[in-house]
Amino acid sequence: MSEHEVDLVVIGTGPGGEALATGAAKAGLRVVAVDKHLVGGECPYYGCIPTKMMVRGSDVVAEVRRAAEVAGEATIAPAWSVVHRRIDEQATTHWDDTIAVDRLKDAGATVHHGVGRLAGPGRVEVTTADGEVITYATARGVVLNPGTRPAVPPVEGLADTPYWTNRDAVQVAEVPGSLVVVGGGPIGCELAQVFSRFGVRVTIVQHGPRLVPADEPEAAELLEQVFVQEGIRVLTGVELQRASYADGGFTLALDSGEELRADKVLVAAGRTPNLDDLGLETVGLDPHARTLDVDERLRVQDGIWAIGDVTGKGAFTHVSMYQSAVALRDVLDQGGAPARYHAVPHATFTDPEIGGVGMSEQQARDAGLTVRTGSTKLEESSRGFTHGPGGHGVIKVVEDADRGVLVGATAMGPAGGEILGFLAVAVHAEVPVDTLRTMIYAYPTFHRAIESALADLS
Ligand SMILES: Cc1cc2nc3c(=O)[nH]c(=O)nc-3n(C[C@H](O)[C@H](O)[C@H](O)COP(=O)(O)OP(=O)(O)OC[C@H]3O[C@@H](n4cnc5c(N)ncnc54)[C@H](O)[C@@H]3O)c2cc1C
Ligand SMILES: NC(=O)c1ccc[n+]([C@@H]2O[C@H](COP(=O)([O-])OP(=O)(O)OC[C@H]3O[C@@H](n4cnc5c(N)ncnc54)[C@H](O)[C@@H]3O)[C@@H](O)[C@H]2O)c1
Repeated sequence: MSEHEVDLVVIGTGPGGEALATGAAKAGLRVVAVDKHLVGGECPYYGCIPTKMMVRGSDVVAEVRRAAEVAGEATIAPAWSVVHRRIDEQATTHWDDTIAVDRLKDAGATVHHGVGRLAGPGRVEVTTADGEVITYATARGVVLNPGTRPAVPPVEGLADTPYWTNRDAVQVAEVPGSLVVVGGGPIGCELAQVFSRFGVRVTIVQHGPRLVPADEPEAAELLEQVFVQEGIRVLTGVELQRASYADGGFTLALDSGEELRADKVLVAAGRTPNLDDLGLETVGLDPHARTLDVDERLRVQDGIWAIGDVTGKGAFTHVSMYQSAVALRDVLDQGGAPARYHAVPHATFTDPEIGGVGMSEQQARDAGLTVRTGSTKLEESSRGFTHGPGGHGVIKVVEDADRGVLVGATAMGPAGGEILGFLAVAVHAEVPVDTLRTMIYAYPTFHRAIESALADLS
């Protein structure tokens, strides 16, 4: 047991924690960064990056299959080994964080692989991978960036089966014959489509009434149509009641009475915050909370900042990074703009992609705004029409009619996440709808459909 004085300890190095520790160390603070697994967190090793390599592969497969309708015969023999190799070698360097650790050390930080826990105000106890316990007393404080882990629904028998989570799904070397995906959120939908396009018989079991419930219903409806056309079985409004595993296969009993059988089951039913083993009780905070309340500078209390998924402001890498920059300025007493969340964007990388920013129509109504909405189908635009197969999509805008500004928008279609950029600026900068209407929209682009959605506002 040893004790040291430093300026700052960062517990958990997700994308935001890694960036903050790097910035603080470069600014001259004595920084300790602790991660119980890999420096960089979920995004580079098990989340955004490997899954987007999977999506890239599955999009190529789909485009080749569309070739006959627009350019001539082409064939592809989808090979998962190619995707697996890219993830293994290029994305994750065999799930090894040496490069990230060295980068952080080069910036001047001390890096531990181990578990960090608060041990009273300003104090952190680190239990390193080899069992050593080191206590740090901090002059500035502690940044918490512990992220989340997959939630496992309380379904009888499920915990005793060898189900996959996203961590297993990104590491598979061979695809199974059949897969049941439990959960129709972003993880479930992205991965269901990927595996389906690589020849897996996929069934999605979603207990809510529709897929991607955080997105607009129009987007969910179109996504379900596309999935069904591609051969994915989508079961909504059903509850999984029992799960078992025997002789290399899963059996899943649904409340509808149906029994599903599959080679593999992927649980993508939400996330559990890593707040339960962080020593929160030693500083008067609730270790059973789902989120940590933060102010506009990401402070939880004097000398404690929290960033990333555990703040409940949007479980996205870009939110973690944004908060990291705001919190770092606060740690360094540099002031600057406080955090605002009125224009949080997201892109779900299904095909078609779903880009969303700000409020959904329902959220705007629940907030008591005078709401007007406008929408248009992408395939009815010139670009959607000329694009042909794969050109389906929808643009929807949500206006606060009293202020004449957009408070939310959806761009679904090919490159929906890119078209979203335009709408994110409009919502972020509160550009008057009248100004958006006087712009010239290049013909024939996908983003030109935004003009039609604005014309439809009523
Ligand atoms: C399959 C999947 C796909 C995704 N795709 C996207 C995407 O396309 N775009 C996007 O923006 N977001 C995506 N996300 C979400 C994104 O990964 C997270 O929002 C992002 O990683 C930010 O999380 P975070 O900063 O809160 O921490 P995390 O990345 O979760 O990292 C937290 C770190 O803290 C460590 N830790 C936890 N507790 C302790 C402790 N007590 N001591 C020491 N270390 C600890 C963990 O080991 C981990 O390394 C995806 C997520 C998943 C699962
Ligand atoms: N492209 C992206 O930005 C991206 C991609 C993947 C994940 N993420 C982030 O990661 C977070 C977690 O993703 P997620 O998809 O696991 O979580 P989620 O909470 O967004 O979705 C989980 C889904 O599972 C369903 N569900 C819950 N319990 C169930 C049960 N017992 N049976 C059937 N369905 C059940 C829920 O209704 C929900 O639709 C997302 O909210 C998102 O912020 C982002």
